[in-house]
Amino acid sequence: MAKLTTLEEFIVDRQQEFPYASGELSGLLSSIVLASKVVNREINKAGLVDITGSAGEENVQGEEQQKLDVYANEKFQAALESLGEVCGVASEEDDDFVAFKSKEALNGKYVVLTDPLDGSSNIDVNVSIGTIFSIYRRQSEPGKPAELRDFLQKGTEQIAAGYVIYGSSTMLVYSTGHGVNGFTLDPSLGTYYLSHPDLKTPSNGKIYSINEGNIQLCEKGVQDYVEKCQDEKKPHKARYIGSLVADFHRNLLKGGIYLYPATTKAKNGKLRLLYECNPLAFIAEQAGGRATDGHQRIMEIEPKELHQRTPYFIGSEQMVKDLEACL
Ligand SMILES: O=P(O)(O)OC[C@H]1O[C@](O)(COP(=O)(O)O)[C@@H](O)[C@@H]1O
Ligand SMILES: [Mg+2]
Ligand SMILES: [Mg+2]
Repeated sequence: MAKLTTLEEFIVDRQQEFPYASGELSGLLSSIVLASKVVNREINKAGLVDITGSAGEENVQGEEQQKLDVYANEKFQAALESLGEVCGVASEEDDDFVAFKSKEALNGKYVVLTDPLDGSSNIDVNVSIGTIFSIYRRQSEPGKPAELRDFLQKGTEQIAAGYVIYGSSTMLVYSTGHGVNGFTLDPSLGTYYLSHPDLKTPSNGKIYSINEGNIQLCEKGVQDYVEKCQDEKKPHKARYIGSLVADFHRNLLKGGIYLYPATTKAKNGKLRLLYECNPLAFIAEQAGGRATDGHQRIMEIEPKELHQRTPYFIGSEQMVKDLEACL
């Protein structure tokens, strides 16, 4: 059997692609890898340990925090803080960004935004969930605490982004702007191996993913597009897991479109621009796909707030273009 490439070997092999100081990217990714393994271990025994159910608090989104949301947030933050290259983090679970104060971290050149646990409504029912991350160079001066402007950068400024999917197997998929690669965790060795090299998404597909329970609240153009997907002459498959990472990952591999439009109840939709939409848009585009709010490229949106939401349409290029043509 051909020798499998570990994630660590792959990062070193591809270090020249990362325009900044050698070792910084591997350091950044290795801390995310470490935290993902710790979180994965808890998820795998979710029914046995006191990690399921509500944490009894609400986050800034007004959503009830799950224990695993809080646990994952702590683990990723601790791993990134201990690194010294990251001067601050922002996450779905924290009202405000966190500027690290240690001497090394003050000189850290990167900020990281995370959705520590994506698909929270699926935690207790053993359905795939994930973690999403987005990495930027800081804009503020090294040596001083991170500032809000370090986080409010357009998606086009991302230097790396990716996600971890905790499913039947655990995978980490990321890009530094030079293609997309997927790694599968061998739980017995605790090592990620390259399993999906140079991922490309089909330019067209047959899968559409939308919470149809909201369809009456969506604009006519979205209803028209969904009707097209239900055309008996060219039937598509409706697939909706309710975990963005899992729906995105399936559609990335098979070809498809994920839609979370604005509704009469949620004028800007549900998903968060900075730590859900931008990082997956980065991956989608690197794999040949497309991501828009229906009218503009997601990564061109100028962020104004840390937790701002946006309507979201992402997936195979032709399908997203067909959707846009309906709007
Ligand atoms: O239940 P709905 O309205 O269909 O929303 C499901 C969507 O909300 C999310 O759960 C939001 O993410 P979080 O779980 O990280 O809050 C997405 O993963 C998912 O695609
Ligand atoms: Mg999420
Ligand atoms: Mg979340």
